[in-house]
Amino acid sequence: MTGPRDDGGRDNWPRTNGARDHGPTTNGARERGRPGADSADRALDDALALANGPRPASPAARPPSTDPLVVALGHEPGHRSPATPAPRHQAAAVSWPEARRIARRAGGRLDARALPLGEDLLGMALARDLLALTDLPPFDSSAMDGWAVAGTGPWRLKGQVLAGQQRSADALLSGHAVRIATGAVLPPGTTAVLRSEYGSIRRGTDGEWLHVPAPHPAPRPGQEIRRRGQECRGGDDLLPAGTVVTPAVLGLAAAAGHDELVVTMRPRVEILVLGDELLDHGPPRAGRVRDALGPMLPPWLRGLGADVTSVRRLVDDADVLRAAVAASTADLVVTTGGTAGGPVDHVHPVLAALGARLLVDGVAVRPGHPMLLAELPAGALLAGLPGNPLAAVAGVLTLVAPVLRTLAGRPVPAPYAAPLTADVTGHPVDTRLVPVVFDDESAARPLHFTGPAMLRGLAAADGMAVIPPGGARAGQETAVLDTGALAPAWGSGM
Ligand SMILES: Nc1nc2c(c(=O)[nH]1)N[C@H]1C(S)=C(S)[C@@H](COP(=O)(O)OP(=O)(O)OC[C@H]3O[C@@H](n4cnc5c(N)ncnc54)[C@H](O)[C@@H]3O)O[C@H]1N2
Ligand code: MOO
Repeated sequence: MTGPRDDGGRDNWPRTNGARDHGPTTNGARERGRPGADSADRALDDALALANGPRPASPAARPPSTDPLVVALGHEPGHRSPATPAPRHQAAAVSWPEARRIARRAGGRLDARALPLGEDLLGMALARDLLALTDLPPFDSSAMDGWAVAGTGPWRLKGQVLAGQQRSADALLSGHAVRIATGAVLPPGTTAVLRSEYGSIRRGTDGEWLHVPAPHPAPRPGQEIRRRGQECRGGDDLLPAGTVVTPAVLGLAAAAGHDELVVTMRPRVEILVLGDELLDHGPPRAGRVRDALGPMLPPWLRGLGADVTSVRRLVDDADVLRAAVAASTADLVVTTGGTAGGPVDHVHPVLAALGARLLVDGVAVRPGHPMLLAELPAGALLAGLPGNPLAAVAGVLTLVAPVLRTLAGRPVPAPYAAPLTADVTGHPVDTRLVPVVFDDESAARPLHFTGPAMLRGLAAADGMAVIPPGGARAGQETAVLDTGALAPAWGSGM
């Protein structure tokens, strides 16, 4: 893996073609149950992903007729009969990088607030630089358990200083030592600390004496001493505004003396899952399928810093949808399903009826091309994700993540680039997002089961590779958006 680079600069990403170990063509342990999966299987997945009405490609961009994709489709994927009308969104579809840019600029940063230091802040972004309230370490202290010594030995030993005890007013005189614990304040006059395993004590009639038996060297001046201000001085800028609060940030802020942090509020998100055909329990039956997005989207969006205020399943009814959107007080409404032109696809008509402004209406990306982004009359945003589950995830990566990032005050993260282990068939005109898993050398291995309605590839994936129009070759560096278990939680690559 290499990185970082800006997600807006697709054309600047490196395109190396160096030979690599292409690895196995199946998904191995990460995608079980199909030991015989091969390139024909991949071609079928690709066909499913690409089959839904690609716009005409330039002849040069079309894959050769030997391409397995063409075999699976039975025709050139870029070809459409002139008699077939283009689906509505295709007229206005924007490129994938442009869609991400529009989404990033669609909203403004939410208000900042000072909140108590604690786990509730995880995933929020600092609204101000984090300044040190103190020197760190705050005082000269011992780095080891042992003895604080002054001058050269042997030293007359007397007393002890423990961590947490106040600094003694008595200076350590030259030739004297005091037992000391790690982290304890050094007595004035200390020239070094001798760690306990290097010293030995002899008892004489005149008291206890500390020696350094061979072969240990006498401590050098300053040895094992943590000097005040080594890490920072009071007022130093420890972290810039925009830093996402992680466990380590909580720890540093506490060490530097903070009881609260000024953070940008979490974007409040309401999720509306559309579809009469959706079940919330049990196996699919009687023409109906399980809702895969209701369980998947809330934790994902929380990982991106959102406060998911509600998840509602709505029937396919324009009035119901209109009322739900109009009543929402969320910063971002996310709908799933109903974005295409089917008889019960109500998202476009409802947005029109509400007077919403479409910022993105279709994106040149597979899967997910009917996704949309709109501004509601009161200023909130609405992301309309396609109903096919992997297409909905593409919508999260393309529109929702950049919107949330801006609202939550996070900086543009550094996407990863990784070389592909195998050629990946491209769409002639559109970007493809393809689930990949990183191999032992951090190269991205494309997975199977990547059709728009499938989650099997994604569930085994570390990320989604961004395949430019026309495809990508084995060895080529390709951007990868994190989708792995924990990655979105801290916002990398998204
Ligand atoms: N004439 C055209 N039809 C379609 C096009 C097109 O360009 N022209 N695009 C296809 C593509 S690609 C997609 S993606 C879908 C998008 O459709 P919608 O956003 O309107 O979604 P639905 O029709 O409501 O559902 C599509 C599909 O997904 C299933 N689904 C919906 N919600 C869920 C859920 N929460 N969990 C699991 N599965 C869900 C639904 O049952 C459908 O099978 O349009 C194509 N059609
Ligand atoms: O294939 Mo559709 O591209 O959006 O799921």
